[in-house]
Parts: sequence; structure tokens; C-alpha cells
Amino acid sequence: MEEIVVHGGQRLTGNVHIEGAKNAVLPILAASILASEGRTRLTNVPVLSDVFTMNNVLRFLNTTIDFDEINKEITIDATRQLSSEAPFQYVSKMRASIVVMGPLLARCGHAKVAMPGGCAIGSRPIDLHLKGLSALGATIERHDGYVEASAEHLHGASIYLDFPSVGATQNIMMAATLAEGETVMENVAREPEIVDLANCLNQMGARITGAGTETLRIEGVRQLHGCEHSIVQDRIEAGTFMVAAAVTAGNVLVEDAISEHNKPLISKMREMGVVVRDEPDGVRVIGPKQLKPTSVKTLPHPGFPTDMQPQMTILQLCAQGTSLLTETVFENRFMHLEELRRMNADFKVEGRSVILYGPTDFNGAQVAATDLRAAAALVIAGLVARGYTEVTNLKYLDRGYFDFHGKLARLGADVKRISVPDESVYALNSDYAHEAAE
Ligand SMILES: CC(=O)N[C@H]1[C@@H](OP(=O)(O)OP(=O)(O)OC[C@H]2O[C@@H](n3ccc(=O)[nH]c3=O)[C@H](O)[C@@H]2O)O[C@H](CO)[C@@H](O)[C@@H]1O
Ligand SMILES: C=C(OP(=O)(O)O)C(=O)O
Repeated sequence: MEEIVVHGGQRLTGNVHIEGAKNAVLPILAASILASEGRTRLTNVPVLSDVFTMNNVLRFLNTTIDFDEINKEITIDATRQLSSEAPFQYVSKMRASIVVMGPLLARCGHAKVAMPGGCAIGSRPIDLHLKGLSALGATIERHDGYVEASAEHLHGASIYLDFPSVGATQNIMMAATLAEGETVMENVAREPEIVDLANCLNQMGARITGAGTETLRIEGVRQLHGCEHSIVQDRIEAGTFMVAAAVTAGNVLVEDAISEHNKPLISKMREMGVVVRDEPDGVRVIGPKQLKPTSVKTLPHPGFPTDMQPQMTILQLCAQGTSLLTETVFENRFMHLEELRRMNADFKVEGRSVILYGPTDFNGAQVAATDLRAAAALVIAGLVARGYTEVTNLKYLDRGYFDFHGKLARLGADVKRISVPDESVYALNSDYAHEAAE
């Protein structure tokens, strides 16, 4: 197995490059299913395990995928007759594969997708996805762990989402592109990744307006075709490096970051005493000697993103005083905190909120990532801890960060990714990682 070993205490300085967004490329790959004519070429594609998983789902559906990892480009040919079943082996690996449902239904008149189930951060039902597809005319059946949607033809509808779910907005919007007539979706997700998906769909010939607002209007068309599209920058990766820079009292230019996409994070960081400024080539972050405490509540966009919550708790734990964080989007996204307790963090969870007692004198420890953003948060804690921090379970990190340790090392962090012997052997040999890191 592999782990990241961080020796804390270095200020981060320099420039860091940000990849295309995982949460944009995954639904856009699913959207490529809709192109019955021509190929789709995506650029600025992040090289992530989730992207490989989505490529495998699409291959299983009978598309041809060519991933040029060096140039970060994917070409998809979905012009052949497609299979309409996404089995458990893929959907269980990555929940986001559920977004093939809308495009498959629209393109094939049928979609059978394994129920995604929950994950470490919450239960994650898909009732809103199904409610929307059924409003477009699909018959929905659930059996043997699968959900099956069928429709001879889809028709436009008025759909109000009870909650602005990102995945439901994407699935319904994609299905509606080929429905007959107009679909009006209200209370939809407004994330930049929704806007990127709508832009790509429009280049494929769809007629979508209102992306980025609470109401989407989709005028159905008969057919979509391939296009060229560059994936939007990853605001969560950018935000993660902003936090890493701030917490180490560093000075980092996060290249090509779009500050408009990270407004709630930047506003909180400024409140804590961090200097954040737009520059021609990106966003510069300069961390103060002492951080001020603050209160944060996660919300759908344009509120504070839940995907930045674990990283934010590190900043709060380093602040001079008591901070509060309330997680309203996922019911179980505090698991990184128990790991941080081993690094000397002091906090109290009360329902959906956590009171964080700073400043923390973090000490290095062996910690295990429980999910994607928890992994990043633990590495960031290691950057400011005394001694060595060893972060395991890197399969989570690899879902959403390309070369995370390499980028941190180039900013001056003392960090390495190493192979260690099997866990059981390793437990008897705790000095191994430190020796390997030196
Ligand atoms: C691949 C991708 O883009 N993932 C992002 C997407 O996930 P995802 O699309 O799964 O997130 P949603 O916005 O759908 O979920 C948000 C909340 O709505 C609930 N819900 C959702 C759908 C539904 O039918 N019923 C329901 O109750 C969920 O349980 C959760 O509590 O948005 C999340 C919220 O910003 C981010 O954390 C994820 O990184
Ligand atoms: C929760 C996340 O992703 P996913 O929805 O793919 O699990 C994330 O990116 O932090």
C-alpha cells in the first residue's frame, strides 16, 4: 500500500497549477452519450481515478474512449448502438455514475442502473433524480438493487426540486435535452459545474438557458452531436491549495483559479485574516501569523461548499480561539475530525455542528483518510504538525486530486508518497515510514 508522509513546519511558497474539475468532467463524460453523431473531444481533463471509472462505465455502454493522459484530453465516440445498463461493479465504485441515467434514457429510451447506495459522508438517495425523470414521462421500476427507467418518448415538464441537488439537476437536464417541448426546472443547483455542463450540452446542439440561476429552461431538440469543450477549473482543488497556503502562513499563487467560483471560501478566509487577491494569472493567498476564529455553515452553491468543509476545519483549528462549523448538506461529514483528535485537535460535535477549539498544537500521527476531502484535510494538518504525519487510504485522495503531494512538495512542503509493506507488517514497524521518507 501507499501512504503520504508529511514532515510539518514548512511555509508554502510559489505557484500551483489547478486541474479541470472532477465534478464537471464526470457529468460531461456522461453527456457525451447523447451525441449520436460526431465525436466529443474534451480538454483540460483531470487525470483522476474517478475519470478512469467513468471511462470504463462508458466503454461498457459501447462507446469508444481514447484518453490521452499526457495532454489531458479525452475523445468519445458514442455513435454506435449503445447498451443501456450500468451494472453494480461500476456504480458501486463511484456514485457519480448515476448521472448516466438521464442521458441513457434520452438516447435509448431505457436505462438500467445499479442503485448507487450511500457512502461514508451520507445516505445520498436519488429520489429527486427519479421524480424529475418520471415527470418527463419515464416509468420507473426498482428491483434487485437496480433502478430501471423506460419511456417511448420523453416530453417537457415543469419540475420543482425540493432541494437543489447537483446530480438530480444534471440527470434531469440531460434527459430533457432530447424531450419533446420545453422543460422548466426550478430550485435547481447553481454550481459552476452545472454551468459547464450546460455550456457543453449547448455546444452539442442543446437549447438550455438559465444555467447558474435557480431556473433552467430546456427546449428539447431531436438530436445532439459531438463537440469540443474545455473543462472548467476545479474550484475545490483551488480552494484546497488556498487553505494549505493560508494555514502555513505561506504565499502562493493558485494559477488560473477563478475567485468568483470560490467567493464564500475567500470571504471566510479574509475574515480570518488571510490576504486573498486576484492577480492576472490567478488568485494569490498570503497566510497571516495568527488566524482569527470564524463560523461557517455549508450550503448549496453559492453558499459555502461542503466539499471544502474538512479542509476549512483545519484552518479553524489553527485559529486563535473557538470556531463553529455547521454541515447542512451531508449528515456524516465529520469523520476526519476523529482522526485529527489523534493529532491533538480539540473539538465537540453537537448534532450537525462542531465547535472547534483553537489554536491547535498539532502533532504528527498515523491517520487514515475516510473519504476524499478528509484525505486532503489530513495532509494539510500534517503540514502544520510537529513531526511526521502518515496518511493512509490514498484511494480516496486519488479520486479527486492529481499529484497532490508533488504539487505540495514543489511549493516547499516536506512531503513524500511512499510504498509501505502490508498493513500488518507495517503496524509492527512504525519507524519504517520515517526512514523511507528521509
Ligand atoms: C460528482 C459530484 O458532482 N459530486 C458532488 C455533488 O454530489 P451529489 O450530486 O451526489 O450531491 P447532491 O447535491 O445531489 O446532494 C446534496 C444533498 O441532497 C440529498 N439528495 C440528493 C439527491 C436526491 O435525489 N435526494 C436527496 O435527498 C443528498 O442526500 C445530500 O444530502 O454535489 C455535492 C454537494 O455539493 C458535492 O459534495 C459532491 O462533490
Ligand atoms: C463528495 C465528493 O464527491 P462525490 O460526490 O463524487 O462522492 C467530493 O468531491 O468531495
